[in-house]
Amino acid sequence: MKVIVTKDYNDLSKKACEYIESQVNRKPDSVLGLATGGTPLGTYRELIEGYRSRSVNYHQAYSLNLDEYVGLDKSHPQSYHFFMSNHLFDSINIDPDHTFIPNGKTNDLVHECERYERLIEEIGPPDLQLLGIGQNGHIGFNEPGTPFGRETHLIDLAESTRKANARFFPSIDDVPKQAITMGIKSILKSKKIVLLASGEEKAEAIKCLLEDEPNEGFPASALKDHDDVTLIVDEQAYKDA
Ligand SMILES: N[C@@H]1[C@@H](O)[C@H](O)[C@@H](COP(=O)(O)O)O[C@@H]1O
Repeated sequence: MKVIVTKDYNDLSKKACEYIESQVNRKPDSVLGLATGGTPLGTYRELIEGYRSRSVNYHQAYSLNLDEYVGLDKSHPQSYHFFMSNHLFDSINIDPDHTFIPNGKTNDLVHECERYERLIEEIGPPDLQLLGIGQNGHIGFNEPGTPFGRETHLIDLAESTRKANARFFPSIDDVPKQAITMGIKSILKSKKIVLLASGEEKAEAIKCLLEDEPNEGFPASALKDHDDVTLIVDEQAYKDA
């Protein structure tokens, strides 16, 4: 795993943006695997800035998002559909028909997981997959204990994840209990992976990521089985490593 340590969150966001822009400039029809959560927000702001000031062109690009909450309508402000439109898609020239996110509001969740995995096969795999990391080591919404062989699936969210994500909702009772997520196996199909981690609260997870052998108790450790992973981490999140 290649490790890039940046002095702060702004530098981390700029570095991640450089990776994505160089991917799209090199291959205009790149498939980008995208993530949500607080960490990639700065990266998305930089991408929007790059679209405006450096004329990066997303017209031919595709995106496949990692996950979506179950039960939230696309127009719900905390749905990942809303997040992606609001923080990136509406501000760059990606074709809305080229952007894909699991549908968490369907009556047949099992079928939706199968449909999404087929989509990854047809459109993907991502040329570059962006990831964040949960404090418990989750990637996408693959919680500790998820078998590494899973493809896109329905997951019960860990209470610790619901608590961490409650900051985006009026109260913890409003945080959905389930999500659809690309599985570890789906994520590992990506050609390149860039994982972002910022802030002291991620320091323990980064230490585990760098030190632990692959084990299902710590989902991000599966990335050790991939041969093109770059960790971009700020000094605060790297402090225990
Ligand atoms: N499903 C997302 C993950 O993809 C993300 O990596 C994680 C960390 O989020 P944050 O960046 O806000 O710490 O949270 C969510 O649960």
